[in-house]
Amino acid sequence: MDQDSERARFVDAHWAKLVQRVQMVMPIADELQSSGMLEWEPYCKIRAADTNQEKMRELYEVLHSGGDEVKSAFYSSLEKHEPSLFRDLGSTGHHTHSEKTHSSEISPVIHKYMKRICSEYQYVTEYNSLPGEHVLLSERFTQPLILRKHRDRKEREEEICSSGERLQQVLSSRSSGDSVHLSSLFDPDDHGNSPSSVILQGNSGNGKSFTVQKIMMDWASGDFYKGRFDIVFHLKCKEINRIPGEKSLVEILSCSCSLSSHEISQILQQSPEKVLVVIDGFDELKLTQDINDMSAHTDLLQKAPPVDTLCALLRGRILPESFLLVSSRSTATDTLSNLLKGPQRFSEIVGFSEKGVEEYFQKFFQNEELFREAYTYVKANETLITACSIPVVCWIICTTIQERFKYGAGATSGLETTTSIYVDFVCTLLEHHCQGLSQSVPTLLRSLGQLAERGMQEQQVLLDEKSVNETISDPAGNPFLCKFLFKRRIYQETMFSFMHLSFQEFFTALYYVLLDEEESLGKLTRFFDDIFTKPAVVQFAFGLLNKDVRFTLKKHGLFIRPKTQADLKEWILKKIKSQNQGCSLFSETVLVLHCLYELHEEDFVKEAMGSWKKIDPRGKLLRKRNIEYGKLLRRTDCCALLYCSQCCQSIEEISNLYLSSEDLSMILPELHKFKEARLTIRGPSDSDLGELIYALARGQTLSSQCVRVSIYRSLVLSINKEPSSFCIEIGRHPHPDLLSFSLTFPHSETINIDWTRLFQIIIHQRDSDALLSFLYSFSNLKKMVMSVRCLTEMWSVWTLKLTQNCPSLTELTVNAGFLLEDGIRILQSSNTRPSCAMTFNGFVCNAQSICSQKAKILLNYQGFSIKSL
Ligand SMILES: Nc1ncnc2c1ncn2[C@@H]1O[C@H](COP(=O)(O)OP(=O)(O)OP(=O)(O)O)[C@@H](O)[C@H]1O
Repeated sequence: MDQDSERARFVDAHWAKLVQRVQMVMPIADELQSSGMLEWEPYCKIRAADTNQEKMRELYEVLHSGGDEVKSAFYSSLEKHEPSLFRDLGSTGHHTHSEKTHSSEISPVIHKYMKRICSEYQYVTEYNSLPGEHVLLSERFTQPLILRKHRDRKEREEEICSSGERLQQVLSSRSSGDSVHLSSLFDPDDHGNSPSSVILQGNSGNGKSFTVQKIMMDWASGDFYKGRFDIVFHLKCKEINRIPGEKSLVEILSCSCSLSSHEISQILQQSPEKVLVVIDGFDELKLTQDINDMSAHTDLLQKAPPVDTLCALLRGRILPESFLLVSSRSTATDTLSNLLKGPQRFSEIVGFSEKGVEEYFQKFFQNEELFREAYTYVKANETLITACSIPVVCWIICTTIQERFKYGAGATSGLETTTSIYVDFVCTLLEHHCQGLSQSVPTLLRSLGQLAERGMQEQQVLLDEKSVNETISDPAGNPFLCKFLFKRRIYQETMFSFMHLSFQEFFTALYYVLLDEEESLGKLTRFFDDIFTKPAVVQFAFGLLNKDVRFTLKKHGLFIRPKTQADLKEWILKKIKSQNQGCSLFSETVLVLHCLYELHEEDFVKEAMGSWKKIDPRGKLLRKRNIEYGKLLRRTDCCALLYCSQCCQSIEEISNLYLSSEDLSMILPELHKFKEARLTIRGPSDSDLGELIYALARGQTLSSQCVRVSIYRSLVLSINKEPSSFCIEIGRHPHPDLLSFSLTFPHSETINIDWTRLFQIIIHQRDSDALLSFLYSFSNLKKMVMSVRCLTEMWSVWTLKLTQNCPSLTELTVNAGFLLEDGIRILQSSNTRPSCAMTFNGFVCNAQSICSQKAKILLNYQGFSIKSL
């Protein structure tokens, strides 16, 4: 029997006892989840169960369906978390890696080392952790997307410029959907050859250190590299820089772990081919001299400056048989590669895939509802979801949203602006990912801005080495830049870029708002009015004016002059003015909304919205050319519109707004603020329409309101307030004969009406009798105007019944195309209640079906009269 089956039999045989006695169910479940053995849904069920026994029962379902492999993983976790229970039950006899190493001479030492690593590396201290606070690595770590491929110039450009869904497609095309798993970094290639050293490249904040911590943890837990590496050491370059004097490799290793020099030297000498040294942050290593001039000693115990000793290890002079995993930012990869022993393998942490982002959010919130709310909000914002591929951005976003939840607010209330997240990202890298900057923060950021602007003007995202060297004093030490080597004919070419186009846009905006007096206004407005301007730059510029954002920038010595703020605000008011004149594009209207949203300054937004006479995303220009017709607002645009509406008491008019049903529900609470609204809703349900009317009815603030809603272009709903008048125009499709009708009644009546039912009848049932019975239920219907194709006998009877059964009805007008003989005959022999009058307009048709005479029929309590017109 193999090991997995034997362990599975053990779990089955002892299940009853395990259910009773296992206390550490959650740590075990966490571990199974992070190793991919336990899906998120059953994991949540286990977490939600009240007692350990119930949790174990939930877990049983998973073990049962997962088979021997999952049971075997459970066995390993059990061994780790419940050692005494495990001993009581007696193990399978198959020994784990840590047990196996017990038997050799050095094993107790390594065993102790592994335990120490497990207890130390299982936790992470976050940037905002208070003293003594930490979270479990397993509650955060998410497998990033790791590619082994160098991409060419075109491919890189594509990655930098794409966002949202497109970026995901581009990345999966690079990896054919497969990411390299951490456990297979050293796996043999197609020719059966394994590398001696692996380069793990990644941008700042992409998770190199985090990944190294995970590798250490998994090795020490016996999950990775079982039997392949007896020992794994972890060296951090920034710590090596700080080690004083001269040190041998053994001494350097002992500085960074719990083993003594003696123990290390014994281990290294015994089986050097089973040693892996993980070296984190090569870019941070302070190389004081040319790598070729360093003394390349070969002795484990020979002392030299620590950096020289490390370089000797990297070159394979010391411990040539050992394996190396070295992480570095792209800015230092070429130097590393020149130094590193072969055969080398290149791998790159690209960041999180969309699935990775989702998984990260799930782990972070540990609550399905909060996770859904946060993830849905971020996913709707293309810029944010794209930035989330950088793991540290995920952390920033989740942390800020979680704080909102803590204070009882939803993810969308008082939202974070996109700019504020970008500013937090820049500050995080400056505070935690920069070692000894060679220049001041303002100088660094200004020079980045200048470089970014230059790229924007030349429409370049790949920036040549010369321009970079002209603007940036130490590109290699700059955490915001990436460096690429491309093949060009028989040469190599070096190019730089920002992490993503959106960062280039952000730095351009930062550069503009920081410009001094003379340059500022002209450059800003010239750039903003340029038709090729990227809207993102303009939005970021407004986001940078936000009070809290300015406060953060000020802490880093960056000041935005009041004049710049005033100029930008004036610019947006001018934009609104031109929108009022009806010459706007869809994209311009949306840009204004986003600028106001990013600014997030309630008083100004109120002022701006107050001056906006007509928000019309389909402007005059386009009506002619019919471009962008029917363009839907994206969810993120709706968020901006929602925020802008929240800031005001009332707004004049919104027109040509194309919404999905979900977007409608989002802006419904604010819709009553629009005095006039013309919306087209795609695919609303009957209850959506019901909700729409209730929401409008709730708005008591306005004296008059008109909302026109087109649904599938066949149902138009207009609503006026006090006395409330609801006009429903029905297109050809939903009803064969009834074209429209409008109902007038006191506003207070609106909430008593079952609107959902009314829409069901009109849209789906299309039954005139059902409509009639429904109208009877209106206790306060005052007026009704309806349009029919022909006044038939049926419609005459129908209208008479309505006047008889609705005692409050005083006026009924029927506009018919044609007044047929049969219909008129019924009216001639009828009359109405004393306080009710009926009017029928249309062309009278005679027995020969000639309909040439236009007439008006009046019917009241005195009887019938007809007047030719
Ligand atoms: N795989 C991951 N899973 C979950 N969170 C991650 C992951 N990778 C990174 N993070 C988050 O991003 C932060 C930054 O990651 P890390 O410090 O590892 O970046 P780095 O690549 O080493 O950056 P630098 O090059 O600047 O040193 C982490 O503190 C963590 O919050």
